[in-house]
Amino acid sequence: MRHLPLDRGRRWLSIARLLPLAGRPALLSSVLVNLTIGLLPVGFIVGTSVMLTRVPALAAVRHGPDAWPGVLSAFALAIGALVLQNMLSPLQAAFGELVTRRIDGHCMRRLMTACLADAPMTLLEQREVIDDLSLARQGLLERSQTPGAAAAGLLALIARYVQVIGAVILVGLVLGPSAGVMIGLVAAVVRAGSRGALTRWSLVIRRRFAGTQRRMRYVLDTGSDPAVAKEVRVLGILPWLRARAESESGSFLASWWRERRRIYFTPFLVFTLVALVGTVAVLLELRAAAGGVSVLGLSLAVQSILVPLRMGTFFPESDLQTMYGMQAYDTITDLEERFRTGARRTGPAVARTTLETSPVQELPAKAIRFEDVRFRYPDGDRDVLCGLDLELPVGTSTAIVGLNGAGKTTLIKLLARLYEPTGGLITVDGADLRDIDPRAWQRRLAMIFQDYVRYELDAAANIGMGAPDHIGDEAALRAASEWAGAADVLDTLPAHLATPLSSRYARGVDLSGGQWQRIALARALFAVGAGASVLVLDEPTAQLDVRAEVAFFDRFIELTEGLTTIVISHRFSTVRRADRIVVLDEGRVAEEGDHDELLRGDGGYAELFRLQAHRFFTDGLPGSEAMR
Ligand SMILES: Nc1ncnc2c1ncn2[C@@H]1O[C@H](COP(=O)(O)OP(=O)(O)OP(=O)(O)O)[C@@H](O)[C@H]1O
Repeated sequence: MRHLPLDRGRRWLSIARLLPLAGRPALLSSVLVNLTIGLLPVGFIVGTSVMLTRVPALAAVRHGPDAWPGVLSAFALAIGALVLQNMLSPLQAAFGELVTRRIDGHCMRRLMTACLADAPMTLLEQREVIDDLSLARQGLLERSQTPGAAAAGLLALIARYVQVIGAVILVGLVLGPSAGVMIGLVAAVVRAGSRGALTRWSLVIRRRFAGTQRRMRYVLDTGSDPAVAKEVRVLGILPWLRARAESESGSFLASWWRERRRIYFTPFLVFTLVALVGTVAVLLELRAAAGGVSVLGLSLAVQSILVPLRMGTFFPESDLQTMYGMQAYDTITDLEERFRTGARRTGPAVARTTLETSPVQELPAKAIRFEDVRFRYPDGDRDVLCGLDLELPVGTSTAIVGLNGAGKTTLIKLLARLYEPTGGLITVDGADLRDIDPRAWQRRLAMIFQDYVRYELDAAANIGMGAPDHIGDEAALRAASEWAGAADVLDTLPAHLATPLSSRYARGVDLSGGQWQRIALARALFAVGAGASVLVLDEPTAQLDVRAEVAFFDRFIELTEGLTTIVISHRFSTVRRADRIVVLDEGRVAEEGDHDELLRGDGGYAELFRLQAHRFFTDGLPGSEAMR
């Protein structure tokens, strides 16, 4: 964490640079309101001081009534300043909110682009990056800690500083420049003290308490999450959770108090002393000058001398916002930088050269080939793929089987260019895959991963995400759900395609695992309908019941005609219908052929097939026919 003075200046500047994003009208209105709010207390001081000088005239018997207008106008100035200040406060908040929302919208879009488009997958899986992403998300979601809130807090400081400048000018005019400078210094010292303590505190919170806070929040979330209520009740772990929550918050609070005393107490004493000394010095100057200063001057000076002392208090409209909002913005810019550097290092975000063969939208026309491909995850201690050779001819279906950890999912991640091979080559129609624009290539793929995303959106969006450009095509959405066997799922939904797939929303519905899987299949098939020609399904039927699985594969040949299909599955009933089955073992192709050839070969495939078939037959499960 950076906290050198120069760096602090840079951070303030980076927040100030966000201000134009709020739009000129909102920005100018906010500046104007804050300027006025800063000037009004000065008006109040002037009004009350003038009133004080005119009040004695009221007591004069002969001219008393004549003095009323003068007193009343000064009174009106003072009261008017006070009332206007109160009336402008809601406007200050409203413009602040507008500035906050617009800037946060911009930052949110930047974070999404950085994370979902630019970041190499290798970085997105690093613990440190995951932590920072969660901090950045939290920073954008927690109302007073966002970069936008920091920008609005920065504008709110105008009011505070204008007020102090007004007081410095008044004191300077009455008691001379040195007195003005002195109270200006008092204001600066007191502010530096309170703000400095806040900065140190925020660093401690972030560095020292991050782990404790995360643990505490986790225990509290777990204790109040309906999703875990089932298991918590059945296992009877509520007393344990309660005790854990108490001990976590107890130890957090103990160290919290210790640190707070250390950071706030001693500096508070020092800065209060400095402020007192400075104020007393100006008061002494005032006393010395008292004989030669008018009542008006004395009143202006006495009131103004007190203004800097207010700088020692916490500014609720600005301090936390600027402090934590700046940190949130820093986290976002750090992540952007890290993703940019990572993308430069781990592989091209764009094609290395312009492909001179067929346009990407016609690929692949012949074959995809893995040639001696090696791959190791950045934090891995061994190669996951160790010289893999594999050809996927266009228009054929290939099933990939293998034990857990054999490298099946890794292989399709490389095909999708989520990672780049650490050795060897992947080619499409003979061209190096790295020479093809990744985004354009990814649009050629219709893919569902084992851990596909269950979007808390309506069914139409969940299916339409396969090809977002066509998301409004209802006929295509329905066709994809028919193909995937998800039509009956949609029929049971209260608002069909428009039903939110989460009970956390009004009229929303939670789906079972198998129903979700059909929606995910529909998503992939929707992408096919929109033009993708390589269909990749990672464990597409793991959660389907046997009947649904058999029904899906009965349609599979028809569905996938003309497509290049890759299916990863542990279910032999699923893979046996593929044109070719590839057995992966420790990152290499161990066997390949069609189902009958592999059975005849009597290798690992045949052994695993018999093992699974035997279990089905002996358990007498429905659908065992499908195994024969
Ligand atoms: N992001 C990652 N970072 C580091 N190692 C990983 C990562 N993802 C997978 N691995 C490792 O790579 C190896 C292959 O994983 P992969 O997911 O490709 O296997 P798989 O054959 O698909 O397994 P399964 O059948 O269990 O899905 C495993 O040892 C796994 O621990």
